[in-house]
Amino acid sequence: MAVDGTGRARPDGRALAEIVTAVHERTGRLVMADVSTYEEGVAAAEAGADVVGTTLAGYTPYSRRTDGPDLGLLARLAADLPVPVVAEGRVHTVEQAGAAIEAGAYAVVVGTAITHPTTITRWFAERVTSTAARP
Ligand SMILES: CC(=O)N[C@H](C=O)[C@@H](O)[C@H](O)[C@H](O)COP(=O)(O)O
Repeated sequence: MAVDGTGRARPDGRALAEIVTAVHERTGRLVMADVSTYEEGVAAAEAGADVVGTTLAGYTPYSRRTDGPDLGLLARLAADLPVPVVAEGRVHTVEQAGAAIEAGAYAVVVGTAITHPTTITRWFAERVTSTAARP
């Protein structure tokens, strides 16, 4: 089960460790903590998350938003955490997916690039239009 693993306050005020324990006890499922920074990843692993995902990198006001996946963040987390790290968020090309694995990702989640035809169409249209406009 994927949960928000950022340091932001939860609506119910509970700590991440409480959520992780509750999911484990009630469902026996693994918990993936979606984080946005290195510090959140470390804290999520300490809180008992079974997997850490870079899902929210660039989606919190205080995290860096890279063009594609944040490979620097991914590499640091993969090197330091005792749990698998999943690359998720803005993986739009096969090259980015490969780079994520090279950076140490246990697995790669691809969303928009395989599920959202209108966005994919816009990527193609923008590239074609901007290239055609070059002198
Ligand atoms: C930030 C957030 O809420 N991301 C969500 C995660 O559950 C999804 O909307 C994304 O599609 C998913 O993470 C995959 O990312 P991308 O669609 O960029 O490949």
